[in-house]
Amino acid sequence: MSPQEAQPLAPKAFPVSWDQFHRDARALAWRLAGHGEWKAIVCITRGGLVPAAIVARELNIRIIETVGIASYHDYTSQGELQVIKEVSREVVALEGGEGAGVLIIDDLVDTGKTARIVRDMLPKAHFATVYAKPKGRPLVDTFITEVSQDTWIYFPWDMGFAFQPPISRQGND
Ligand SMILES: O=P(O)(O)OC[C@H]1O[C@H](OP(=O)(O)OP(=O)(O)O)[C@H](O)[C@@H]1O
Ligand SMILES: Nc1nc2[nH]cnc2c(=O)[nH]1
Ligand SMILES: [Mg+2]
Repeated sequence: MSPQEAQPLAPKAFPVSWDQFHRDARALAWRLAGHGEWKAIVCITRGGLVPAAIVARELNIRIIETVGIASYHDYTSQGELQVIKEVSREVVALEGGEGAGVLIIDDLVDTGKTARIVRDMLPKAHFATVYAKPKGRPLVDTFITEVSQDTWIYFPWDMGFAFQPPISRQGND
């Protein structure tokens, strides 16, 4: 189901272009560069894959691990969180364990439920997202842009070009 067909979870829309996303993810890398050397990235799939690639390139991080968590269905509701793939033992054991020296990356934090699960897996890791909403913000160590809780962020990989009717025709049908 597309977000247009579905009843969206939040009334306000925050569409993000590829250019904007690249700029924001690079800004995140600049901010993280001041924190010393990271041994590895753990990205939360799938949304964390794109920002993780950009941050890894900027900070020259070569060990990239994934943790798979899913909870949102058809862009309309958050169901039970499912851990689809755990973090590998090798990455958990780096630098003495518990995620020390590890950078966790996701595209956004909303309610914070996804972040809570991954933080519990790697309590000493640094948690970074590109976007944050107020409820999830306390769980994030570093982020770039905050949007209100009643905003839905539309990522470039979820969108395509579409015809826009002229303003004069909108609401007149
Ligand atoms: O703070 P929360 O309320 O837990 O929501 C944030 C999570 O929701 C989205 O993932 P989603 O579960 O939609 O899966 P996806 O990354 O595969 O799109 C997003 O990428 C975050 O991981
Ligand atoms: N694309 C997208 N996924 C989400 N998952 C939780 N909140 C959001 C959001 O605002 N946008
Ligand atoms: Mg996700």
